[in-house]
Amino acid sequence: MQLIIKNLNKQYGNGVHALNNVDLTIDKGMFGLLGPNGAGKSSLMRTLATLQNADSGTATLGDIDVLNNKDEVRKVLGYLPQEFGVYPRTSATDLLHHLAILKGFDKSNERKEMVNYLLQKVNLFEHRKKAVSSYSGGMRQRFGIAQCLIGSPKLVIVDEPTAGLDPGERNRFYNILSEIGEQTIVILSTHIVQDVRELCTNMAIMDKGKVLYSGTTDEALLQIKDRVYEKSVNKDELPQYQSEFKVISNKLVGGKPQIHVYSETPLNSGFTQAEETLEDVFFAKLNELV
Ligand SMILES: Nc1ncnc2c1ncn2[C@@H]1O[C@H](COP(=O)(O)OP(=O)(O)OP(=O)(O)O)[C@@H](O)[C@H]1O
Repeated sequence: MQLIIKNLNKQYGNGVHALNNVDLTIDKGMFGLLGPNGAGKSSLMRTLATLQNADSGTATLGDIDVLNNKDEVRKVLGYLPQEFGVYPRTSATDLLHHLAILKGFDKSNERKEMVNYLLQKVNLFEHRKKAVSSYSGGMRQRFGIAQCLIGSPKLVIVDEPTAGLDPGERNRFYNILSEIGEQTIVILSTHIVQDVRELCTNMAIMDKGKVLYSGTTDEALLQIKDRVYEKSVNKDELPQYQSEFKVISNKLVGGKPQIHVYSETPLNSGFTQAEETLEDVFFAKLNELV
């Protein structure tokens, strides 16, 4: 099954063009949608999750018309929104039962089996009787995944899921997601490059409503291969470097700015060639250097 998005457009009342002719083809597996704040990721995710309408364009999931056949999409969709809203004082087990009933699982034996399976899958079985409102951030996100998976969805959308998770929880979350990605289409929307690097073979980079790159992570890296140089500089030299070179990014390393520069010809004068990273591709695309 494929998700095919063509010429998708969305302009809000305030004039912001949040989706600008978005074209994407997404296969089974983990797909990373990378973009800075305001890029349009949530607008795209909400549209695919049938929560808002696009102005024009098409999206099809297998033979389902996503934009016009919302009920059919909802039957095969798992969605973990950026903000899950209020967490009730209900136990995880009871809440999953409740959500499963809403999704039409009315046979209590089957439902019980599914709820227990999901709790085990996200490593919350031993905490199943605790109120979801008492869960830590990571446990909440894992609960979010469990509710996403009710009814074996064919399309799973997770919007910025790892923000605020500590490294241990993030790893646990990654493992669960990549297991899901073996069977279904999973779209992971994030501004965290590491999420995409670790989990996804296919990805897109979005900014200001436009898709700047779509393809494999490896092909993305090839676009800047052997053309990234780095150098530690003084803070007051930064503007000069920025005007003379194609600066991809600058960040502090040990309190001193380290710049990454894109160059098609070898650079001397203190620059050393750096191994290109997905973060370099991300910033090079955002800064329109490649
Ligand atoms: N309901 C809305 N009304 C008006 N403008 C909106 C609305 N929702 C989003 N926007 C604007 O549309 C643009 C895209 O926002 P969106 O939330 O889709 O981006 P994002 O990539 O998900 O960013 P973030 O990571 O900050 O959520 C932004 O400029 C945002 O301010």
